[in-house]
Amino acid sequence: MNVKEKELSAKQLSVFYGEKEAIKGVSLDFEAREVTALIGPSGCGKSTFLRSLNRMNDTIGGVRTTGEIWLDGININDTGVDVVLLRQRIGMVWQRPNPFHKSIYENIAFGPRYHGIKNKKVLDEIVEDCLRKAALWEETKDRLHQSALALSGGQQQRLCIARSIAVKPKVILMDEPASALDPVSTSKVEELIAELKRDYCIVIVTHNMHQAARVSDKTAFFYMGKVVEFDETHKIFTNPAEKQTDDYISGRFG
Ligand SMILES: Nc1ncnc2c1ncn2[C@@H]1O[C@H](COP(=O)(O)OP(=O)(O)OP(=O)(O)O)[C@@H](O)[C@H]1O
Repeated sequence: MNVKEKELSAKQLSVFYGEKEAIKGVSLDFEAREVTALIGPSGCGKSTFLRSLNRMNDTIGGVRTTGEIWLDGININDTGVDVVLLRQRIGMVWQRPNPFHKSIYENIAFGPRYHGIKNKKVLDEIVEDCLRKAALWEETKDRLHQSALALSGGQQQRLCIARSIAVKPKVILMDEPASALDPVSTSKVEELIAELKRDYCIVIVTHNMHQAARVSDKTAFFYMGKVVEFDETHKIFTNPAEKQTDDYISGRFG
């Protein structure tokens, strides 16, 4: 049996940009080996919430966060938490592919090397393993030392996903990872998400409700900085409990 366990927990999380409260006391649990989609109209706080899960909001001036986020028995919002190690445990894939201006090989090897792996044979194995998991090995095995920037946008995004798993995270956060891609690349990224959820807890922001319905197990509907409804994805899309959710998924606003 696939035993589910809570991987990451946000408790009463609020995020302020100056005086503006963009996230208002949100509590959500994310389980291992599941994909959770965050949906909602533009400006409702999905990306702000996602970025708070590995403290990427720390990099934005004037942001204040209250509440707790628990991973492995640690509240990651505590002072003294090493954010570099935290982002090894909770990786991030952005909307636009952002490979390093380095070779395909170096894009993957950089993180493990930074975290102490120096042995070339081990690094070679990690590079191959991650590229295989990202379904990119066949396309890149003969050009590993060429620039990652020569790859197509879809390949670059799969490389960024491969890069995120190279440091063995527990959680992968994805902010609209396919919205800049063509339909074929989008479906490859969606297939990849389905593969990766065997090993990781994945949280994905998407504007595309068909995508949320296809890739996620659970869905949280955000509206004006709060979670209106959080449930199994098929329930949210077929029989939501809240009228606001129903109005949004049926296109009556947003
Ligand atoms: N850097 C920032 N400084 C000030 N306000 C911000 C900043 N980033 C976001 N906001 C505000 O916080 C609120 C939530 O924005 P956020 O980008 O998280 O929403 P979203 O649901 O992800 O939107 P979208 O779907 O359009 O990407 C919005 O009112 C936005 O204007």
